[in-house]
Amino acid sequence: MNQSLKQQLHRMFDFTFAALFLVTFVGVYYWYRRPKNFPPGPRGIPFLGVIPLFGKWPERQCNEWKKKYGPVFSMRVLGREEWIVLNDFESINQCLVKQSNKFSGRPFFEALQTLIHGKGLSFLDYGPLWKSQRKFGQKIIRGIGLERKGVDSCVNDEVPFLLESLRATDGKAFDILGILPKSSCNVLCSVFMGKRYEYDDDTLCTLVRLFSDVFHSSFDNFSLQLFIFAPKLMYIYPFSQSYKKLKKLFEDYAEILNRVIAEHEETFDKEHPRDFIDAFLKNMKEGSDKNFHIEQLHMYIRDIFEGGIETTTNTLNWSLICLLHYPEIQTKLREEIREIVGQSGSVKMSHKDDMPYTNAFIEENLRFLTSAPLGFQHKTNQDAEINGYIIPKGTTVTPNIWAVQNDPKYFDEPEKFKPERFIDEKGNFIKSEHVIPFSVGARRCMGEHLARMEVFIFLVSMIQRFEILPDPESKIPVLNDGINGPTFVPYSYKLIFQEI
Ligand code: HEM
Repeated sequence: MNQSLKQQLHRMFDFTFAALFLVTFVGVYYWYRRPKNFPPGPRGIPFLGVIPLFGKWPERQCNEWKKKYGPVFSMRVLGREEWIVLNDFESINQCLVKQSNKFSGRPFFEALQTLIHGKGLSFLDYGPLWKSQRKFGQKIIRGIGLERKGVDSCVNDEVPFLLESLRATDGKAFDILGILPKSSCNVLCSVFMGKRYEYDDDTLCTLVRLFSDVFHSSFDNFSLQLFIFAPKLMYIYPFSQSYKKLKKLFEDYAEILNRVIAEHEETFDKEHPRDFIDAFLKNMKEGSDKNFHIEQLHMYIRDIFEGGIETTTNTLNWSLICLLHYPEIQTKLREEIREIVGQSGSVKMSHKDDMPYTNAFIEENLRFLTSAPLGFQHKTNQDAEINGYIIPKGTTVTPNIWAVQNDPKYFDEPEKFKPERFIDEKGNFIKSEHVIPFSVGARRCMGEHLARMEVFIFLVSMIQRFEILPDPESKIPVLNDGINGPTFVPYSYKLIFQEI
């Protein structure tokens, strides 16, 4: 090789080396750079972020990171996107309640937005549209301006049908998911559509399938969780299959709602709105608010069903599993129920204040089996400050509800199921501000009142009339394991209802 060629190769090598060094330096700088005064936290694996580190329990992993980084930390979810996780009650309260005007936005979830087109309620960003729609929904849930029975009657009226279906199991082992979601769905149908359905009615069965089944498939539940962190996965096999399923659910739902709306139109009387749909149509026909239109009505009711069926069913289901694990608690509950309500009397919300142990059991259930462990994601709609850190506008913020409800600072031996923790020495029920399954602040669950009513009335009615027993042929699900996604759901099992 002559001298000049050697020199040329040398120069080329030097140049390549320098370019590589520069690219690596810029890459590392870019990778480590965070906004000024931003909370510290794990960056995870380049491009993949922390997702591969989550394992099955993202909320528990976040609780571990809290020990290293403090209650407010950031984590890189994909590429360079940073999320803020709030891991104790104080920081959640500081952000979602005290600065609710800054922390009540919603991030843009591509998988869902391709289907809901910025309509509904739960995924609306903070602003005038969300405010007016939320105000409207809250009024309806309280029964204001409607010519129909109150929400509590909608729950009470469903009880005989629930009990009848349980009776029909005739002391044989069965899957409670064949019944409970139908009861929960019917309560929502009564409040929002003004009608309930028989338990074998096709419409009811389809609605339950649409809003419940996806959470009970481990893979689909996992995919939905992944789409929140990594939306592009919805286009990639096998996750694209879950997205396709979701899309089909939307189409089936639209078909049912079109039919129900058409029935309302036929008998509509603007002077006498009977339910949510009538009240919505009235606003639509008056035309003073352009945000009341058919697509919005579809997506609003969809959000209600999505928010209300699975969560309430799940809470009741975990309660029943607790009763199987702790028969002595079941006996104690039944004693209190029979003393206050009687052996066959109808359960009323007015009984609740006289039933401290039942209240304590429900509260412990809501604490111990956090339905939505990482809550629902929020977004800052202005620059904000927390614990001396700056959170820029547009940042995704998630409350770790599981971490609060399992924090030894507030709960002695949080890993144990102990309803007594909510009873004082005089035997009174003491509610804890640290039990926050419905979240807190402006965006807290809109159905909390209805859900609490349903859980109390359904549960008490079931324990009053039936002894709830394990199926000797199947295993009772353990309390600290299940399908973990946007909601924490028990594995399928069977149980026995023995009439007493
Ligand atoms: C035990 C049952 C329930 C639990 C544990 C639960 C939990 C939650 C949670 C954690 C949120 C997110 C709050 C936030 O963004 O910080 C939420 C929102 C919501 N829930 Fe529930 N929920 C339950 C029942 C219901 C019911 C029965 C309804 C139907 C009326 C409902 C309707 C909604 C709606 C519409 C939202 C969105 C509110 C908004 O974005 O403004 N939920 N729920």
